[in-house]
Amino acid sequence: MKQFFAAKAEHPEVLLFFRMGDFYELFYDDARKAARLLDITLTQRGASAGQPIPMAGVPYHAAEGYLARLVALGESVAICEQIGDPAFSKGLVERKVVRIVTPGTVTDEALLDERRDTLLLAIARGKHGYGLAWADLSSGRLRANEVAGDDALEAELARLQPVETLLADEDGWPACALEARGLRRRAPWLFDADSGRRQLLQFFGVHDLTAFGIEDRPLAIAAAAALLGYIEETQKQRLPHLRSIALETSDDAIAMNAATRRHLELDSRVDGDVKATLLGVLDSTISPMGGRLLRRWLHRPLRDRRTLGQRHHAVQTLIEHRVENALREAFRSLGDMERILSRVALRSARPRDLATLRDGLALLPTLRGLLVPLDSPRLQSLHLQLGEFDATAAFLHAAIVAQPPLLARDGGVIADDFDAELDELRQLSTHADQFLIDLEQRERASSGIPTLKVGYNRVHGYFIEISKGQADKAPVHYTRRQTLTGAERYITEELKQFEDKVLSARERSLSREKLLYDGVLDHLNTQLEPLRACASALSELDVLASFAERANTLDWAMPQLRDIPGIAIERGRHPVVEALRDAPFEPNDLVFDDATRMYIITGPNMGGKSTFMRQNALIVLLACIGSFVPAAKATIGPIDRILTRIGAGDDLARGQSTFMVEMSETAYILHHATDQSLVLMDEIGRGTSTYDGLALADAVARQLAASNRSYSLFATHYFELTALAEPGSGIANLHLDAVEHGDALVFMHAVRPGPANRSFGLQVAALAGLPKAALQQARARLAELESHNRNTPVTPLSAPALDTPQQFGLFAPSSAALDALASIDPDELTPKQALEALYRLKALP
Ligand SMILES: Nc1ncnc2c1ncn2[C@@H]1O[C@H](COP(=O)(O)OP(=O)(O)OP(=O)(O)O)[C@@H](O)[C@H]1O
Repeated sequence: MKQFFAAKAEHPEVLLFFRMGDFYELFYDDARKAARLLDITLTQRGASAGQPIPMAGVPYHAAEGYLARLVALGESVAICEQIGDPAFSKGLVERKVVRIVTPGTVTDEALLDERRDTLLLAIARGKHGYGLAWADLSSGRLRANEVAGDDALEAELARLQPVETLLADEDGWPACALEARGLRRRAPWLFDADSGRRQLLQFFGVHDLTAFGIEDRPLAIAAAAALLGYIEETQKQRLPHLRSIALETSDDAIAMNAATRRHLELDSRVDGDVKATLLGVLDSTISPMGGRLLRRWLHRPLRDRRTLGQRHHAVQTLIEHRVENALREAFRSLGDMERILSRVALRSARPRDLATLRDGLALLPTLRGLLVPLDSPRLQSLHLQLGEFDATAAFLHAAIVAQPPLLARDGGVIADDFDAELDELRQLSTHADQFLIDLEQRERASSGIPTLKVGYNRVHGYFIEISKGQADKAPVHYTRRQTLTGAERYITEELKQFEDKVLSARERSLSREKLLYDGVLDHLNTQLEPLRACASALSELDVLASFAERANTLDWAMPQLRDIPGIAIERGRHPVVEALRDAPFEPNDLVFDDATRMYIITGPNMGGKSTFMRQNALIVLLACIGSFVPAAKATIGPIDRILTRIGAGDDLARGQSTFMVEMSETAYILHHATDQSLVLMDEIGRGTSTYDGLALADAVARQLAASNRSYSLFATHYFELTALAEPGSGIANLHLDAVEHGDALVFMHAVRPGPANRSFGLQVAALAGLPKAALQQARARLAELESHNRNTPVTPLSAPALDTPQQFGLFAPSSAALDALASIDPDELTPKQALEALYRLKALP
C-alpha cells in the first residue's frame, strides 16, 4: 500500500491501474469509480488502519478493452507496472507509472476511432485572443493557430472537435471552452510564451521558430508548449514522430462558425444518424487515413482557388481515364499506413502492422503504373510524393512472415532465412520433436514397457511417463519427477540435458527475434519522413478517387471557381435529401450577382425552402473542398464565409431559450457577414410574438442586403417581407409551391421567381394528423382573421430607403376587442350596461 499511495500521490486526478501479478487493481475512490464505469465487481483487499480497502481489478490480458471504454468515457488512466522480473527480485517488486493513457494521447489501434482524428488541444489565453495548438499523436500531426475572440474560438472548437482540451486553471474562460470535451485544467505558468518558446526550440532542436511560421505568435507558442509538456508528461518516452509544428491560419479557409457546421449537418446530426449527413453521402474512401483526411477537408473548405482547381482537375482526369476504380481496388489492401508509421516511431508497432505496411508498399508500383499516364499537375505531384520503396518492401518481405501472429512476444514473427543464427536456434527446437520420438522408441524397447510415453509440461518440463501398473519396471536410472493418480513421471540424465538445450534454444531464439524485430523498426525509422510523405500522398489519392467515384455514381459535375464575384448554380440538388429519397429530386437554379444579392423565399411548409437553401450552401462547400457538386453546372466566385441561421437548433442544454439562440446567431451573422459571405436565414423571428418577429426579420433582411451586402437566402413565412424586393434594392423574391388535389397536397419543390401566394399551413397540419376538431376550429379562426385583415387597410412594406427604420402599418384592431364587440347585442343593453361595456372595451389592450 505504501507503493500504491506513493504512485497515487503523483497522479491524484487520474485512475491508477496498479499491476499485481496478472491483474491491474484499483483502490479506494478509483475502485469505486471504475466499478461504476466498467460494471465490474467492487470488493475489498486487506485493510489499512483497521479499515477494509475497497478494490476492483481487471485481468492484465484484457486491460486494453477496459482502457478503451474508460478513454471513450473521457477518463485518463495511469498505468503502474512491475519493474524488473519478480522471479529475481528480493522482497517487494519495484513498481512505476510507465505511461498515462488519456483520451487525447492514445496511439494504440484498439483505443482509436478509425475514421476520425483523435485530437489533443491546448488553449492559451491572451488579452486580444487565444492561441491554439493541437496534436494527433496517432499520426504525428502538430498544428497551431491564433484566433481573435470567443466566437472564433468556438468555431475552431467546433471544427477540431478535440477529445481532450488543456486550459490554464484560471477563471474567466468563455462557455465554449469550458464545455470542450475532456477538459483538463493545468497550472497557468505552463502556458507561458517566453519559457514556452525555449521549450519548443529545445524540443524541435532548432534556433528559431520562423520555419514553423509561429515565431511571432506568442499565444500559439504558449499553447504549443503547454501541449508538448503534457504529452511528454503522459507518454514518458521520446516522441520522434513529432518533428515539426505548422501554423494553420484561419485566413486560408472559408470560415464557418459552430452553428453553421451544426445546421449544415456536415458530419453529425442531432438524431445521431451519420448516414444522413454530408460526410455520410460523400465518403467513399477506402482507407481509414483517407476517411480522416476527407473529414478534415470537409471541416476546412479552402479559399485558394488554385489548389481547389487542381483538385477538380485531378478528379476529372481520374474520371476521364476511368482509373478511379482500379486505384480504389488497390487501396483495399492499403491499411492505415499513417497510424502504423506513428507506432513504428513510438516503437509500439505490432507484427501485423509491419505486415500491413509491407503489403501497402508492395502496391506502390501498381499505383505508380496507374498514375504515370495521367495529365494532371496534382496527380503528378502526388505520384512523385509516393516515392520509391521497393527496397523497403523487399526488406519487410524478407524479414516478416506472411501472416504474423498478433503479438511479438511469443515469436514466430521473423521469417526463415532472414537471420542465420535465428534459423539455427529454431532448428534446434524443431529437431527436438524428432529427437523425442526417437527417444520414446528407444526407451520403450530398452525398458520393455510398450505404453511408456515422453511428454512435456510447462511446470515440470520434459518427462517419461509410465502407468502406475508398470511403474515397478522403471529402470533404475530413471529419477522420479512427479506422481499422478494413474502414472509416475520420470526424468533421465539424457532427457535433462536435452531439456536444457532446447529450452535455452527457445529462449535464445525469442530474444534473438526481439533483437531482430527492433532492428526492423530501426531500419524503418531511418526512412520515417519519406514513408510519412508516401502515406499522406496515398491518403489524398484515396480522397480524390473517392470524389471521382461519387461524381460518377451520383452524377455530379465539376464546379468552376472564378475570380469574378457571384454564384450561379444550374439544376442544383441537395446531396443528402436526394440520396435518401426514393422519389426523384427536383433540381433548382440559383443566381447571385451584383444585381441580386438576396432572395426572400416564401412558400408552404414542407415546400422545400430549407432544402433549397442548404443545398446551395452544400454545393459551395463541396466545390471548396475540391469535390464535384450535385448540379448540372456551378460557377462560384470568391467566398469567405458560410453563415447560417436555421431553426430547430435549440440549445436548451446550454440554458438558452430558443429565441435567445436565434438572436445570438443572428447577431453573429450581422457582425461577421461580408459581401463575399453566403448567408442562410431560415424563418428568422418565429421564436417570438408575430409583430416582434416580423419587425426583427424585416430589419435583419434590410441590414444584410444594404450593409453586409452578403449573398443571402432568406426563407420566411412573413409575406410582408416580400415587399422588400423593390427595383434597385438588390433583393428579389423566390417561391415554392404546392397544389391541392382534393384532400391531398402536392408539393412542387420547384423554385420560381416572385412571392408565394398561399402558405397551406392548415393543409400541412392535416397531413401531419392534427385532430379534425382542432383543424376545424383553426379554419374558422383563419377565416375570421383573414376577413379582419381584408377590412383593415394595410400599408404595404416597401424599401424606399433601406437604412431608414420602417413603420409597420399592418396593425389590425386587437382581436380581443373585436371578440368583445361581437359578443355585444346593443338592443339588449340598458344605457348603464352600454356605458359599462364601453369602459370595458376601452380597457382592453
Ligand atoms: N427539390 C426537391 N425535390 C424533391 N423533394 C424535395 C425537394 N425539396 C424538398 N423536398 C422534400 O420536401 C421535404 C420538406 O422540405 P423542406 O424541409 O425544405 O421544406 P420547408 O419549406 O423548409 O418547410 P418548413 O417551412 O416547414 O420548414 C424534404 O424533407 C424533402 O423530402
